[in-house]
Amino acid sequence: MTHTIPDVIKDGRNGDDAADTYTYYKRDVEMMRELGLDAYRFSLSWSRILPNGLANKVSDAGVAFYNNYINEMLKYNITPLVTLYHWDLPQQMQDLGGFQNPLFPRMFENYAKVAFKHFGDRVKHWITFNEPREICYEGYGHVTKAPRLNATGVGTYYCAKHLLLAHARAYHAYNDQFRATQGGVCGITISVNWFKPLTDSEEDALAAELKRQAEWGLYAEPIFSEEGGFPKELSEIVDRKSEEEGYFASRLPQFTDEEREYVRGSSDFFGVNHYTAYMISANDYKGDYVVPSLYADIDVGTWVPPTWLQSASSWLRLAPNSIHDALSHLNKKYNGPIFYITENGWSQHPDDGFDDDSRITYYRAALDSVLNCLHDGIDLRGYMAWSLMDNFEWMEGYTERFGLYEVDFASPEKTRTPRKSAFVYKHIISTRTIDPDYEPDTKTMWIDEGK
Ligand SMILES: C[C@H]1O[C@@H](Oc2ccc([N+](=O)[O-])cc2)[C@H](O)[C@@H](O)[C@H]1O
Repeated sequence: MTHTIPDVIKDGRNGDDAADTYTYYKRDVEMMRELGLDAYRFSLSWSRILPNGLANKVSDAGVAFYNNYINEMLKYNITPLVTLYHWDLPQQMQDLGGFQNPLFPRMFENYAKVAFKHFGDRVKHWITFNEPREICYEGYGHVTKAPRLNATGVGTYYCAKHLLLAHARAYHAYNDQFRATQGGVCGITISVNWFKPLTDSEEDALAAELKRQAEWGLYAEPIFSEEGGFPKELSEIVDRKSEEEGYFASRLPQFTDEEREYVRGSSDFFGVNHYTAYMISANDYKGDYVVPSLYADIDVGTWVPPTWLQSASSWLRLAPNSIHDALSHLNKKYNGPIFYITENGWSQHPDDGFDDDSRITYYRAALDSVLNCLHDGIDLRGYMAWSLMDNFEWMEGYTERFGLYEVDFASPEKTRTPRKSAFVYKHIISTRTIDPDYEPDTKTMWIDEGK
């Protein structure tokens, strides 16, 4: 997409080399050591390992690269958390319909097995998919992410069903064929922002619940709820509207009983990408929907207090204690699962420089909210900042920077330089305290001996 329709990327650029970890992975691991990280999450590129997407042809060079990268981390006792799919589908899989193809789950299972086979002796934490919502809603129900299919009223739902079956197939393959010898865990990462009723009214409470079901319940409920299957209220609305609109069957394709059981419970942990919160209203701030879609189905309004600190990303503001709000809710709803926060972070503009005080403010607030979760006994096993370094930020190109380290994309070696937030983050995780007055000496970064 970046090559065929570059105009849809904010700065018209692409991710062909981006931060180029393929070349500079040793520097990346050095940065992990500088920060004092004991775990790092990254994703595999399906097409780097299987160039045509199918499991019959494995790229030796691709496998060798990931072996080197994983081994370099392990050499310094950094635990790799590996995501199988973070939005980069092999072109041939997309040409076959991508997540709309009912055979997609089989193709994904085969890819997952190749990954388990080659890396599972050392990788013990697997994440099947990053952010089903962003894959299915933004890519198949809207035009805000590749492949920009916007399949009116059905794209998000077809994708959701196939993605969940694909996830479950990978999970069961791991369980049945690899877990006994490799001894790891396999889960999924879902983007869970917090959605709060705008007022105390019952209407707004229902609106917020519908929004939660649409944004993450659609993917979490089938896996983590006791009953399995898609969320009840959302299903009822889509069924009713589909009938009114003259469809012969609901636009939301339900699971068969067998499928529902197969997906239910298919995750050893709940990976959460959390960034922000929104206020939800039943009557105000609503969109104007002319064709069927997930958002037209729920038909609720969204508002954000302008007093919340704004990042460089339109969708990202600092919402007070929202990690705790979101995790407390999930913890209760899904009976205390194991959690990992697999992403959480803050963007700035490329020219904002190295004194990234708003990022520091965000991380201090976020980690405080993490401590509130631990204090409440939530089984939160890990926290991963997004991100170690600047990257190709999808449709925003290089116009939004999330890195603790700046990447100079124009330099021949993609030079990485720590921002002030990197020093503060290092201080927080090494001292396990959040000191609002800590002012780092940012002249030189260093590696603590013995780590
Ligand atoms: C910045 C990272 O965000 C992750 O994706 C998103 C995108 C949008 C929202 N949102 O709340 O609107 C949340 C998360 C993504 O996984 C990562 O690659 C980065 O883009």
